[in-house]
Amino acid sequence: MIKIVLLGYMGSGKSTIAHLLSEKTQIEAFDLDKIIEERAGLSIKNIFEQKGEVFFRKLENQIFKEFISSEKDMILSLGGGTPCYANNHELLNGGGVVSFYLKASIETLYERLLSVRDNRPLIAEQEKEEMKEYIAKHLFDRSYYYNQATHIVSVDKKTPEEVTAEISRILA
Ligand SMILES: Nc1ncnc2c1ncn2[C@@H]1O[C@H](COP(=O)(O)OP(=O)(O)O)[C@@H](O)[C@H]1O
Ligand SMILES: O=C(O)C1=C[C@@H](OP(=O)(O)O)[C@@H](O)[C@H](O)C1
Ligand SMILES: [Mg+2]
Repeated sequence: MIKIVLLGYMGSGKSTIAHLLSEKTQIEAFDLDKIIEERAGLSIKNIFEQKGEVFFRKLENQIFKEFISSEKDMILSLGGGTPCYANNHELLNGGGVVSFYLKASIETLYERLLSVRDNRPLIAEQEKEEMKEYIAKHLFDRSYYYNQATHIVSVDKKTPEEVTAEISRILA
């Protein structure tokens, strides 16, 4: 049984790479945020707005534990905050779990997130001028958890296909 877990900051490419890696390996991919949206019957944005972040983190922890402990092979892309709450980070290595931290620089994250932050409530309302500083501090706070991944893959200046190929090589 193998669980390939992708983690990293918002915009690092977890959801994109999970899909490409699934095509390449024929292992089914699941996106934790999508499962949360299906279970709640609400978008991530509406969960945060209507139920609050604590509700989201509890559901995220519950579904993460359910998927990581199932007997099924899978690629699982996490949300950016998943490893940083409850005891989720303790489940990133061993027992068939191999995790990859998709490590992106503040500059890369800032450029990407400017165009795709609408369904990302933690940054959707940030003033553009303050966003880089927010990402820098937030990433600093979270790095302790991200660095506990089994492997660290730098994604700066690489296409999604290049990142996918690098992960495939490590898995082989
Ligand atoms: N290696 C890459 N190079 C350029 N753009 C990328 C790369 N990986 C992802 N993206 C883009 O960055 C944005 C965020 O990707 P996404 O997979 O949703 O990240 P995450 O799930 O980590 O938040 C999307 O617009 C996606 O197309
Ligand atoms: O970093 C975070 O705390 C979050 C990241 C999001 O996922 P992506 O990293 O896929 O954007 C999503 O889970 C939610 O908006 C909270
Ligand atoms: Mg995602």
